Amino acid sequence: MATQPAVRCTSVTVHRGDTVACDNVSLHIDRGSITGLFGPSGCGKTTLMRSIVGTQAKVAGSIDVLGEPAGTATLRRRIGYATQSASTYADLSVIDNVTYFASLHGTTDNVAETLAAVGLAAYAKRRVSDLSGGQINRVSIACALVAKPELLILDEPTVGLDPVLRAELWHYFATLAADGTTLLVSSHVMDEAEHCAEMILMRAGRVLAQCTPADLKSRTGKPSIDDAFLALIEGTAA
Ligand SMILES: Nc1ncnc2c1ncn2[C@@H]1O[C@H](COP(=O)(O)OP(=O)(O)OP(=O)(O)O)[C@@H](O)[C@H]1O
Repeated sequence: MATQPAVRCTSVTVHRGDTVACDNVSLHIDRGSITGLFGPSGCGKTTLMRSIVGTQAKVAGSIDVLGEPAGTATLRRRIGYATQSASTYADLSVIDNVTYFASLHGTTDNVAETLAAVGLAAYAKRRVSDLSGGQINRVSIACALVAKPELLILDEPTVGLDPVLRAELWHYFATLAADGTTLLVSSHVMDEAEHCAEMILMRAGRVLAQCTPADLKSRTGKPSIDDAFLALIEGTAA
């Protein structure tokens, strides 16, 4: 029997104000792999992630997460979520922030490893208020990663990072996936799709495609993911 996906969304629709932020979205996210969520600003990526995490109000349709309905209290310990705006305690040090989030999950074993993975080992003792914006974002990512949850949902984690850190972070995500973690990672940098086993392409609240990066390129006859996405939007796919 095939393994159940980590996440299954069926006919998910979310209205936010006058906007249909998610419009009849159906998709699955495989366990132990990286799924990239791509699409232009405002297409509904964050809303979909919030719906999966269980923090979005008024979600129509159904979402199963790790075998339970999205939002079930017992899922809280099994999901790590890093929002676009960093959620950290500015008056605490980097290591105290990450240790605090780790201890909420009952283990502080991975604190040093996680700080190294996000490139903050040298800043461990520094107060978050004395960091740059990009460094603060990385503290927030570390807080989501540190307990090694079964499902990690990361909203644009690489935004504002230099290419070396970006590559290192994707490498770390790959090691997590190899260990069995499921990752849903949003980005609007299409090149980052190359790090993903599967990509979900959204536009105006709808899922345009869910496929591998290689499939998207061959389906559209385009050599780059950027061009393939444009071809898909313009309906010029070969
Ligand atoms: N609180 C809100 N009230 C009303 N409309 C909202 C609200 N939050 C988001 N929206 C609208 O819902 C749509 C989807 O927003 P969402 O944040 O999910 O997009 P996104 O793809 O994550 O964008 P970005 O890449 O810029 O973060 C947008 O049109 C946005 O303007």
